[in-house]
Amino acid sequence: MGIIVAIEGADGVGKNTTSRLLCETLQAAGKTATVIGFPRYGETVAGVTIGRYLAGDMPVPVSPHAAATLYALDRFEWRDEILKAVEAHDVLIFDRYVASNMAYQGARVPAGESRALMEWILALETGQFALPVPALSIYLNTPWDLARALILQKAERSYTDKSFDAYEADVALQQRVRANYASIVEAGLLGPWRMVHASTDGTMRPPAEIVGEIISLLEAVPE
Ligand SMILES: Nc1ncnc2c1ncn2[C@@H]1O[C@H](COP(=O)(O)OP(=O)(O)OP(=O)(O)O)[C@@H](O)[C@H]1O
Ligand SMILES: Cc1cn([C@H]2C[C@H](O)[C@@H](COP(=O)(O)O)O2)c(=O)[nH]c1=O
Repeated sequence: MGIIVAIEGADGVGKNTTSRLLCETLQAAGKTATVIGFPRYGETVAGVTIGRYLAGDMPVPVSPHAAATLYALDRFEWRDEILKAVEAHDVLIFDRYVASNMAYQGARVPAGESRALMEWILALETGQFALPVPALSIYLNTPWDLARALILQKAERSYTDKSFDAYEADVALQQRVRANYASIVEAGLLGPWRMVHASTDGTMRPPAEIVGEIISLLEAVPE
Protein backbone atom coordinates (compact mmCIF):
# COMPACT_ATOMS: atom_id res chain seq x y z
CA MET A 1 0.00 0.00 0.00
CA GLY A 2 1.55 3.27 -1.17
CA ILE A 3 1.06 6.91 -0.31
CA ILE A 4 -1.02 9.37 -2.29
CA VAL A 5 0.22 12.84 -3.21
CA ALA A 6 -2.02 15.30 -5.07
CA ILE A 7 -0.60 18.11 -7.21
CA GLU A 8 -3.06 20.99 -7.21
CA GLY A 9 -3.39 24.56 -8.40
CA ALA A 10 -5.02 26.91 -10.88
CA ASP A 11 -4.94 26.42 -14.67
CA GLY A 12 -1.54 26.41 -16.37
CA VAL A 13 0.59 26.46 -13.20
CA GLY A 14 2.61 23.38 -14.22
CA LYS A 15 0.76 20.52 -12.50
CA ASN A 16 1.02 18.06 -15.39
CA THR A 17 4.72 18.78 -16.02
CA THR A 18 5.49 18.48 -12.29
CA SER A 19 3.41 15.30 -11.80
CA ARG A 20 5.10 13.50 -14.70
CA LEU A 21 8.63 14.51 -13.69
CA LEU A 22 7.93 13.64 -10.05
CA CYS A 23 6.86 10.16 -11.18
CA GLU A 24 9.96 9.70 -13.38
CA THR A 25 12.29 10.96 -10.62
CA LEU A 26 10.80 8.59 -8.04
CA GLN A 27 11.09 5.70 -10.52
CA ALA A 28 14.74 6.58 -11.23
CA ALA A 29 15.33 6.41 -7.46
CA GLY A 30 13.98 2.85 -7.42
CA LYS A 31 10.42 3.53 -6.20
CA THR A 32 7.29 2.38 -7.97
CA ALA A 33 5.16 5.40 -8.88
CA THR A 34 2.30 6.29 -11.22
CA VAL A 35 0.22 9.34 -12.16
CA ILE A 36 -3.55 9.52 -12.48
CA GLY A 37 -4.91 12.79 -13.85
CA PHE A 38 -8.45 14.15 -13.62
CA PRO A 39 -10.76 14.71 -15.44
CA ARG A 40 -10.62 11.37 -17.35
CA TYR A 41 -11.57 13.02 -20.65
CA GLY A 42 -12.88 10.40 -23.08
CA GLU A 43 -12.55 7.54 -20.56
CA THR A 44 -15.59 7.87 -18.29
CA VAL A 45 -19.18 8.89 -18.95
CA ALA A 46 -18.65 11.91 -16.73
CA GLY A 47 -15.27 12.68 -18.35
CA VAL A 48 -16.81 12.83 -21.84
CA THR A 49 -19.53 15.15 -20.52
CA ILE A 50 -17.00 17.37 -18.72
CA GLY A 51 -14.99 17.74 -21.95
CA ARG A 52 -18.12 18.93 -23.76
CA TYR A 53 -18.96 21.28 -20.91
CA LEU A 54 -15.47 22.87 -20.84
CA ALA A 55 -15.58 23.23 -24.63
CA GLY A 56 -18.85 25.21 -24.26
CA ASP A 57 -20.82 22.48 -25.99
CA MET A 58 -23.64 21.81 -23.49
CA PRO A 59 -27.26 22.46 -24.58
CA VAL A 60 -28.32 23.38 -21.01
CA PRO A 61 -26.73 25.49 -18.24
CA VAL A 62 -24.59 23.46 -15.82
CA SER A 63 -25.06 24.64 -12.23
CA PRO A 64 -22.14 24.53 -9.76
CA HIS A 65 -23.74 21.56 -7.95
CA ALA A 66 -24.31 19.70 -11.24
CA ALA A 67 -20.71 20.35 -12.36
CA ALA A 68 -19.38 19.29 -8.94
CA THR A 69 -21.35 16.05 -9.17
CA LEU A 70 -20.03 15.36 -12.69
CA TYR A 71 -16.40 15.82 -11.62
CA ALA A 72 -17.01 13.69 -8.50
CA LEU A 73 -18.69 11.01 -10.64
CA ASP A 74 -15.67 11.02 -12.98
CA ARG A 75 -13.47 10.05 -10.00
CA PHE A 76 -16.06 7.55 -8.71
CA GLU A 77 -16.09 5.83 -12.12
CA TRP A 78 -12.28 5.59 -11.81
CA ARG A 79 -12.30 4.52 -8.12
CA ASP A 80 -11.30 0.87 -8.75
CA GLU A 81 -8.31 2.08 -10.82
CA ILE A 82 -7.32 4.45 -7.99
CA LEU A 83 -7.49 1.69 -5.37
CA LYS A 84 -5.54 -0.74 -7.60
CA ALA A 85 -2.88 1.92 -8.30
CA VAL A 86 -2.33 2.79 -4.65
CA GLU A 87 -2.09 -0.91 -3.80
CA ALA A 88 0.47 -1.59 -6.54
CA HIS A 89 2.81 1.42 -6.15
CA ASP A 90 4.92 3.14 -3.51
CA VAL A 91 3.56 6.53 -4.61
CA LEU A 92 0.34 7.41 -6.44
CA ILE A 93 0.39 10.97 -7.83
CA PHE A 94 -2.84 12.77 -8.70
CA ASP A 95 -2.67 15.54 -11.31
CA ARG A 96 -5.75 17.36 -9.94
CA TYR A 97 -8.10 15.69 -7.44
CA VAL A 98 -11.00 16.53 -5.12
CA ALA A 99 -9.57 19.95 -4.13
CA SER A 100 -9.87 21.08 -7.78
CA ASN A 101 -13.60 20.46 -7.56
CA MET A 102 -13.82 22.38 -4.28
CA ALA A 103 -11.76 25.36 -5.52
CA TYR A 104 -13.43 25.68 -8.95
CA GLN A 105 -17.06 24.99 -8.12
CA GLY A 106 -16.68 27.02 -4.92
CA ALA A 107 -15.66 29.91 -7.21
CA ARG A 108 -18.93 29.68 -9.16
CA VAL A 109 -21.25 30.58 -6.27
CA PRO A 110 -21.54 33.85 -4.30
CA ALA A 111 -18.65 34.25 -1.81
CA GLY A 112 -20.93 33.62 1.19
CA GLU A 113 -21.94 30.19 -0.18
CA SER A 114 -18.49 29.05 -1.21
CA ARG A 115 -17.34 27.33 2.01
CA ALA A 116 -20.61 25.36 2.31
CA LEU A 117 -20.32 24.11 -1.30
CA MET A 118 -16.67 23.13 -0.78
CA GLU A 119 -17.61 21.12 2.32
CA TRP A 120 -20.53 19.51 0.44
CA ILE A 121 -18.10 18.37 -2.28
CA LEU A 122 -15.61 17.07 0.32
CA ALA A 123 -18.36 15.01 1.99
CA LEU A 124 -19.69 13.71 -1.37
CA GLU A 125 -16.30 12.58 -2.64
CA THR A 126 -14.57 11.29 0.51
CA GLY A 127 -17.80 10.24 2.29
CA GLN A 128 -20.48 8.90 -0.07
CA PHE A 129 -18.03 8.02 -2.86
CA ALA A 130 -15.36 6.79 -0.41
CA LEU A 131 -12.45 8.21 -2.39
CA PRO A 132 -9.14 8.12 -0.50
CA VAL A 133 -7.67 11.25 1.14
CA PRO A 134 -4.10 12.14 0.01
CA ALA A 135 -1.28 11.82 2.56
CA LEU A 136 -0.04 15.14 1.16
CA SER A 137 -1.41 17.73 -1.25
CA ILE A 138 0.89 20.23 -2.95
CA TYR A 139 -0.47 23.63 -3.90
CA LEU A 140 1.62 24.76 -6.85
CA ASN A 141 1.64 28.54 -6.68
CA THR A 142 2.50 30.29 -9.95
CA PRO A 143 1.78 34.00 -10.51
CA TRP A 144 -1.23 34.78 -12.61
CA ASP A 145 0.64 36.37 -15.56
CA LEU A 146 3.08 33.44 -15.87
CA ALA A 147 0.29 30.84 -15.68
CA ARG A 148 -1.63 32.70 -18.39
CA ALA A 149 1.39 32.61 -20.72
CA LEU A 150 1.94 28.90 -19.94
CA ILE A 151 -1.67 28.01 -20.89
CA LEU A 152 -0.96 29.47 -24.35
CA GLN A 153 2.10 27.19 -24.65
CA LYS A 154 0.08 24.03 -23.93
CA ALA A 155 -0.05 21.28 -26.52
CA GLU A 156 -3.37 20.64 -28.32
CA ARG A 157 -6.05 19.27 -26.00
CA SER A 158 -8.43 16.38 -26.61
CA TYR A 159 -11.61 18.24 -25.65
CA THR A 160 -11.17 21.72 -27.20
CA ASP A 161 -9.37 23.48 -30.05
CA LYS A 162 -9.59 26.87 -28.29
CA SER A 163 -6.56 28.49 -26.54
CA PHE A 164 -8.61 28.93 -23.33
CA ASP A 165 -11.42 26.59 -22.22
CA ALA A 166 -14.56 27.91 -20.48
CA TYR A 167 -12.92 28.17 -17.02
CA GLU A 168 -9.57 29.48 -18.30
CA ALA A 169 -11.32 32.23 -20.29
CA ASP A 170 -13.02 33.56 -17.14
CA VAL A 171 -10.38 35.80 -15.52
CA ALA A 172 -12.49 36.67 -12.45
CA LEU A 173 -13.25 32.97 -11.85
CA GLN A 174 -9.52 32.17 -11.95
CA GLN A 175 -8.85 34.76 -9.22
CA ARG A 176 -11.60 33.30 -7.00
CA VAL A 177 -10.20 29.79 -7.63
CA ARG A 178 -6.80 30.96 -6.33
CA ALA A 179 -8.44 32.49 -3.23
CA ASN A 180 -10.33 29.23 -2.60
CA TYR A 181 -7.14 27.17 -2.84
CA ALA A 182 -5.54 29.53 -0.28
CA SER A 183 -8.42 28.93 2.14
CA ILE A 184 -8.40 25.13 1.55
CA VAL A 185 -4.64 25.05 2.28
CA GLU A 186 -5.01 27.24 5.37
CA ALA A 187 -7.89 25.16 6.77
CA GLY A 188 -6.17 21.85 5.90
CA LEU A 189 -9.30 20.54 4.14
CA LEU A 190 -8.71 17.09 2.56
CA GLY A 191 -5.59 16.30 4.65
CA PRO A 192 -2.25 18.06 5.00
CA TRP A 193 -1.04 20.68 2.48
CA ARG A 194 2.25 22.33 1.54
CA MET A 195 2.60 25.28 -0.81
CA VAL A 196 5.40 25.13 -3.40
CA HIS A 197 6.33 28.27 -5.35
CA ALA A 198 6.85 27.35 -8.99
CA SER A 199 8.61 30.62 -9.85
CA THR A 200 11.25 32.98 -8.53
CA ASP A 201 11.86 36.58 -9.64
CA GLY A 202 9.11 36.42 -12.27
CA THR A 203 10.36 33.30 -14.08
CA MET A 204 9.50 29.63 -13.69
CA ARG A 205 11.88 27.51 -11.62
CA PRO A 206 13.29 24.51 -13.51
CA PRO A 207 10.84 21.59 -13.18
CA ALA A 208 13.59 19.42 -11.61
CA GLU A 209 14.09 21.97 -8.82
CA ILE A 210 10.33 22.06 -8.09
CA VAL A 211 10.25 18.25 -8.03
CA GLY A 212 13.28 18.13 -5.70
CA GLU A 213 11.41 20.31 -3.22
CA ILE A 214 8.31 18.09 -3.43
CA ILE A 215 10.40 14.96 -2.84
CA SER A 216 11.85 16.55 0.34
CA LEU A 217 8.31 17.28 1.51
CA LEU A 218 7.25 13.69 0.73
CA GLU A 219 10.16 12.32 2.76
CA ALA A 220 8.77 14.16 5.77
CA VAL A 221 5.35 12.48 5.48
CA PRO A 222 4.89 10.00 8.37
CA GLU A 223 4.78 6.32 7.22
N1 LIG B 1 8.58 24.77 -14.41
C1 LIG B 1 8.30 25.06 -15.69
N2 LIG B 1 9.15 25.81 -16.43
C2 LIG B 1 8.87 26.10 -17.73
N3 LIG B 1 7.75 25.69 -18.39
C3 LIG B 1 6.87 24.96 -17.70
C4 LIG B 1 7.09 24.60 -16.32
N4 LIG B 1 6.03 23.86 -15.90
C5 LIG B 1 5.20 23.78 -16.96
N5 LIG B 1 5.70 24.42 -18.04
C6 LIG B 1 5.05 24.54 -19.38
O1 LIG B 1 3.82 25.25 -19.19
C7 LIG B 1 2.77 24.71 -19.96
C8 LIG B 1 1.62 24.30 -19.02
O2 LIG B 1 2.13 23.31 -18.14
P1 LIG B 1 1.23 22.11 -17.60
O3 LIG B 1 0.44 21.48 -18.71
O4 LIG B 1 2.14 21.25 -16.80
O5 LIG B 1 0.25 22.93 -16.64
P2 LIG B 1 -1.07 22.45 -15.88
O6 LIG B 1 -1.07 23.15 -14.57
O7 LIG B 1 -1.14 20.97 -15.85
O8 LIG B 1 -2.19 23.06 -16.81
P3 LIG B 1 -3.81 22.81 -16.78
O9 LIG B 1 -4.31 23.11 -15.45
O10 LIG B 1 -4.33 23.82 -17.76
O11 LIG B 1 -4.03 21.39 -17.23
C9 LIG B 1 3.37 23.53 -20.73
O12 LIG B 1 3.71 23.98 -22.04
C10 LIG B 1 4.63 23.18 -19.95
O13 LIG B 1 5.66 22.66 -20.77
C1 LIG C 1 -10.49 17.62 -11.72
C2 LIG C 1 -11.36 18.83 -11.69
C3 LIG C 1 -11.13 19.89 -12.55
N1 LIG C 1 -11.93 20.97 -12.52
C4 LIG C 1 -11.69 22.06 -13.50
C5 LIG C 1 -10.31 22.63 -13.43
C6 LIG C 1 -9.94 22.97 -14.85
O1 LIG C 1 -10.38 24.28 -15.15
C7 LIG C 1 -10.75 21.97 -15.65
C8 LIG C 1 -9.90 20.82 -16.07
O2 LIG C 1 -8.98 21.30 -16.99
P1 LIG C 1 -7.48 20.77 -17.17
O3 LIG C 1 -6.92 21.77 -18.13
O4 LIG C 1 -7.60 19.40 -17.77
O5 LIG C 1 -6.78 20.78 -15.86
O6 LIG C 1 -11.79 21.51 -14.81
C9 LIG C 1 -12.99 21.06 -11.63
O7 LIG C 1 -13.72 22.06 -11.62
N2 LIG C 1 -13.23 20.02 -10.79
C10 LIG C 1 -12.43 18.90 -10.76
O8 LIG C 1 -12.68 17.96 -9.96
